[in-house]
Amino acid sequence: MKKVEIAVGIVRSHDGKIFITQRGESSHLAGFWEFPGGKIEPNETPFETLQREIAEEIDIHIHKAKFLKTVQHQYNDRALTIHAYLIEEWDGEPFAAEGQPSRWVDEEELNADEFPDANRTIIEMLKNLDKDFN
Ligand SMILES: Nc1nc2c([nH]c(=O)n2[C@H]2C[C@H](O)[C@@H](COP(=O)(O)OP(=O)(O)OP(=O)(O)O)O2)c(=O)[nH]1
Ligand SMILES: [Mg+2]
Repeated sequence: MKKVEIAVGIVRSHDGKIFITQRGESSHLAGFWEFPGGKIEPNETPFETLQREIAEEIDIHIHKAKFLKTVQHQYNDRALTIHAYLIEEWDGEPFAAEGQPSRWVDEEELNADEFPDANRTIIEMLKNLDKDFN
């Protein structure tokens, strides 16, 4: 079984909107929405991957990121590990630098059905984070 390990960033604005991108037509899990990010390369820490992928995919520079959670998910053809970070301070304006569809979505309106199965517990955790403060 192929093992894939990735780091992803949940870019959240001060008014509670999250920047998401859509997976390309010919990729694994095509058409699903995702948190920008990608595969950890040899000799990279997950945080280094996060910085690199977020710069490549949405063209922002991370100031501060909070580690949220690591989740494991078994797909048909691969065992996936996701390291998820919350990014609330950055330089630049996020945009889909690789031409993929993207949008800002209200956190309360994040719909787990639009995301790959592996994202379900990350989305739950995000929604619960805010309950602690409200
Ligand atoms: N970036 C990202 N990937 C996710 C999320 N949820 C999820 O299951 N994935 C999966 C889809 C892919 O199998 C893998 C991401 O790796 P990737 O985007 O670099 O991989 P890929 O297979 O599209 O690219 P490649 O091997 O063809 O180069 O993780 C998510 O929220 N963000
Ligand atoms: Mg990617």
